[in-house]
Amino acid sequence: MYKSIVIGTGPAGLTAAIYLARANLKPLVIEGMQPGGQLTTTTEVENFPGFPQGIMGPELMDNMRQQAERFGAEFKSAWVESVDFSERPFKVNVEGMGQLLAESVIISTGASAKYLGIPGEQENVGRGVSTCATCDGFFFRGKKIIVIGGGDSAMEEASFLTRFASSVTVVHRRTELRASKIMQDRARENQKIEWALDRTPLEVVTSETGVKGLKVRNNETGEEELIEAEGVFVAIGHTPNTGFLGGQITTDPTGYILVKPGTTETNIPGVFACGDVQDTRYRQAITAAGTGCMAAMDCEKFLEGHMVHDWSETLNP
Ligand SMILES: Cc1cc2nc3c(=O)[nH]c(=O)nc-3n(C[C@H](O)[C@H](O)[C@H](O)COP(=O)(O)OP(=O)(O)OC[C@H]3O[C@@H](n4cnc5c(N)ncnc54)[C@H](O)[C@@H]3O)c2cc1C
Repeated sequence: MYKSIVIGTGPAGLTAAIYLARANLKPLVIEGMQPGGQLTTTTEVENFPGFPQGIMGPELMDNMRQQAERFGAEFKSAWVESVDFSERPFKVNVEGMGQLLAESVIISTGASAKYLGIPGEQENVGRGVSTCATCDGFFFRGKKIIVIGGGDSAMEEASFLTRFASSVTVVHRRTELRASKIMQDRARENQKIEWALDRTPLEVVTSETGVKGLKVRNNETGEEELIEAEGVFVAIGHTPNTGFLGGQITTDPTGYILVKPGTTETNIPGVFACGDVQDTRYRQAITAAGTGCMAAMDCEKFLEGHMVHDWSETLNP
């Protein structure tokens, strides 16, 4: 039985853990398959405040973890298979640990960027392949960039990247874009954006110096072409990690958790959500950390006078 279980150890979960631990709530933090979250897959993080020279993603996450541990957060290297939020205490089923009980739960399981699964893609993430223009655009000043995708976020990323790139080529499998008219119009008016529509991406091509371009098939002619670029941004959407909730928490149609505006409260009192798992818009480490702090404070407030277990008998009430 725990006063609070935090699910996920990205910036959101670890910030929540720091705050809960400092409030003496001794949270259990379940790390999942990616301890430290998405930032462990990147190199330099240059936009997290407090690090004027930047910091490596894994180091930043390790610092956050140590900070939470220092105040008494307990960590388990396992993942949550399912939950039962029908009554309190909540039940959290953890792989290899069985069923844990909790007075409150904070969900900070993030959202995973979708990839195409083509050769050269995964092995070059962080070395020319990216899924985050805000994070990595700065590294491609004066260079050619490709953005793959035809939705609103692809248009937004392409427009944003023209601030740095010498040119941005949008590659999309179909002739028609899925993006809203206003986003398309904005992109089409941008002189730095070129279009490679009706092209199927086949392979991210590299040389000794890094990414060289994207091999595509022209769907009309069937011919293969190489579009040259030093950066390839995959902008085909994200999948929020909410499958294990079994539909007990209200989400939008794409699976992102819906929280009461201005808070981290979900539809179930005592269950809170923070970070990318409830954020379709910003998806940054600092916003994840910010909502992690909010979740811990919302959780603390909820637990005041709402405990179902008698903690007076325990050594650490
Ligand atoms: C390559 C890359 C580079 C980036 N660079 C930057 C940058 O420079 N600056 C910036 O601000 N942002 C950057 N971002 C975005 C940033 O990483 C995310 O916005 C941030 O990590 C979101 O934090 P989070 O805590 O919500 O979730 P995540 O970091 O996604 O962490 C999710 C956590 O949940 C756990 N989890 C998932 N499912 C389960 C489960 N069933 N049971 C238990 N645990 C589970 C995972 O193991 C993980 O620990 C980058 C992202 C990527 C992919």
